[in-house]
Amino acid sequence: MDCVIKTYRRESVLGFFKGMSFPIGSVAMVNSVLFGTYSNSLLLLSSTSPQERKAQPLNYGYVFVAGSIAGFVQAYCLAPFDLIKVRLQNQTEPRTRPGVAPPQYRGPLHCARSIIQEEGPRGLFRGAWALVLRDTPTLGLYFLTYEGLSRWLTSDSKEPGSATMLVAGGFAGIMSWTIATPMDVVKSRMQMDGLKRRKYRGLLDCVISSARQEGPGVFFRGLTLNSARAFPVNAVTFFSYEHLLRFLS
Ligand SMILES: C[N+](C)(C)CCCC[C@H](N)C(=O)O
Repeated sequence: MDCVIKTYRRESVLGFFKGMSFPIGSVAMVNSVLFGTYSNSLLLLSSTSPQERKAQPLNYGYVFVAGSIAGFVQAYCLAPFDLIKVRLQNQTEPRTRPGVAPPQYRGPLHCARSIIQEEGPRGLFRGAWALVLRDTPTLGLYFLTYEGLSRWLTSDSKEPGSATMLVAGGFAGIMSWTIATPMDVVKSRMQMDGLKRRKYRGLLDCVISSARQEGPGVFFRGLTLNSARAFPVNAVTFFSYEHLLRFLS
């Protein structure tokens, strides 16, 4: 609540939409890579189409492996967009106030250009390893939770209904964010590192010094808010995916 109140007071309601333009532009591409890689990996592993899979018992090992492969691939697509989003969201200086230094980045494109000038093109992938470690297992769990729950909520050899897609998708989002939050905290800190002076010598140093200075609870910061948003976001994501897949195939 303190964060919400201070953000509103210092940056008005616009403060809550900071850094949004890049994720909006990238989320369609990132989800396309995520769900496309998942579906095709599962097709390769189980050599059954989505329709055939509904009628057969599901190999949950294949689901987890296919989801993890998708998580690994999408993390690299996501990395530059996520870095720019985190850098813009952490600019808490008010936009224009006399006597106060303006924010470092004027917007997403200026942010991208500054990072490339200061750190080279590889700078856009700062924190990518943390993103890969965060997303690879947790997206395996994401699809496993969805497939398991939707199977459990649907009577045999029937297609999951819309309510099942929404409920199973929502809980898949919460489950994956609960496991991902500790690495998400580390990922964001690594992405903010290098902005002024380098604070961490690497990913492990970031984990150890964060725990030492702020206690183990630091790795679950933002989990409540993340879960509150994860249910509706992922309920709609799986609902749309399933219906589009049926409509298109
Ligand atoms: C793997 N991790 C938990 C990070 C994300 C899983 C859900 C991703 C979804 N697009 C969302 O924004 O919630």
